Amino acid sequence: MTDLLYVNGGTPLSGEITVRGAKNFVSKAMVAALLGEGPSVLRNVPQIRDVAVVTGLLELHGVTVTADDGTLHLDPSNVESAHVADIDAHARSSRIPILFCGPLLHRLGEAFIPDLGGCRIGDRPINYHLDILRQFGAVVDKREGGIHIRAPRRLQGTKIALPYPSVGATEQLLLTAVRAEGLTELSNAAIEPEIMDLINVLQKMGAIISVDTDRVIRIEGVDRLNGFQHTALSDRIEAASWASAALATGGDIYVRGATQPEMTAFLNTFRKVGGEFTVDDDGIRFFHPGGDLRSIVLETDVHPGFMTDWQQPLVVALTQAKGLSIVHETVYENRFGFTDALRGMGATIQVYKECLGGWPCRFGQRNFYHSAVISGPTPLAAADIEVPDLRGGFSHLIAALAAKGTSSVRGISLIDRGYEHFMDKLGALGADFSRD
Ligand SMILES: CC(=O)N[C@H]1[C@@H](OP(=O)(O)OP(=O)(O)OC[C@H]2O[C@@H](n3ccc(=O)[nH]c3=O)[C@H](O)[C@@H]2O)O[C@H](CO)[C@@H](O)[C@@H]1O
Ligand SMILES: C=C(OP(=O)(O)O)C(=O)O
Repeated sequence: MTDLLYVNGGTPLSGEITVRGAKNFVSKAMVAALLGEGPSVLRNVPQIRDVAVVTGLLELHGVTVTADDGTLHLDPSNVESAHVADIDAHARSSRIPILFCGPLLHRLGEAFIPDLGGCRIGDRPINYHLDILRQFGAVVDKREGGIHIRAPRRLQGTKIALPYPSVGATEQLLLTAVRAEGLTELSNAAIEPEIMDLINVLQKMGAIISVDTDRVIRIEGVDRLNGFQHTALSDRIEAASWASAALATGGDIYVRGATQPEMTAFLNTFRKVGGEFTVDDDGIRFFHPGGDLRSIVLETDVHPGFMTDWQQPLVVALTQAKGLSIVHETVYENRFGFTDALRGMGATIQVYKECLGGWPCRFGQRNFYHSAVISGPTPLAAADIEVPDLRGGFSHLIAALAAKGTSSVRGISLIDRGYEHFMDKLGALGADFSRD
């Protein structure tokens, strides 16, 4: 089977789908299992490629991982004796390998971390990660194909302020500080719900972590941690992606598993655009109530703001809103490349280097096209599209579903990295497509 999907668009998506645990949490909780002396159990795990990649990396380091219908059993008892070979095979497959640093330094005193993958939506440097590790006392050497890192003695707690509330760097600090000697304080920390759930996991394992309201996290290092049992929080990015698909196609989707508290900023925006939703104990129904959608001014931000990963799917719905919408992307400098394909389908979208519609951000006065102006509504026409990255790819899929005619979408396996069984879900929602 090729990596190509033919999508016959123009039909509203309607029906029910289920989202399971968050991609951006599950992979980190799996790494946390490396810190425990006993086995861990993680529930509500989706079958996505990022989980398979982290499973492969953990197994390489001697962790036994068994999967049973959405439950992972992770046993790290053999990590010390593992023979790590062929780590290069895991290079460029996701961003998670960098988070192995702290746990491996505590267990083995050294590690080789292959070059990272993940979506190409900006430069995505790892300077904050390396600064953090060095401040704990680790020695980092750049090598061909990755970095070698070692801890000449036990890592020491430290005081760090992040230049920007990076999700990954905050997780790096947490996974390192919990077993470092003494106190660690992080200012300007990221506080995304997925990070809070990682803190829940670490606390279950025996860590002592407090989170203040002003983005300050304090950790008292402990000598040993146990395994954990935990049910992953739900994937708010996948939920918002299906919500945007409902809006763009004029449909009605019940997302079982979607939760309100982690989606407040998205739900406010969804309502301002003219979408409607109802929340119950098991999920959220997202629907287009008929009539015109409204244009908006939107800025992506760190939590509790409107998250950047929600931006790309929503932009497709904004092509169907009446008037001029402005979207200012402040998290990544290069996350509008996916709009080229939308323009090719008939959307009117201009991108700008200026910080439009909000506060000046880190990317202003530089060479980054990080603001977009979308003029709508414009009917979308079928086209031949190539998936550029995970969210951009899902956005293209939504555009193809909203467009009249048959589009070909190439490179759809990229979407498997973060959307569980997305083709089954499309089928359940009445989409008309076939795989080549
Ligand atoms: C696997 C995972 O959880 N991915 C998420 C995580 O990515 P990730 O953890 O990579 O994102 P970060 O929050 O670290 O990145 C935010 C910004 O900080 C910059 N930065 C980051 C680290 C660093 O060492 N130096 C640096 O300059 C990045 O280039 C980016 O501009 O959070 C992002 C922001 O919510 C989400 O879009 C991603 O889906
Ligand atoms: C940017 C994303 O993921 P990653 O950090 O894994 O590339 C995403 O999930 O949209």
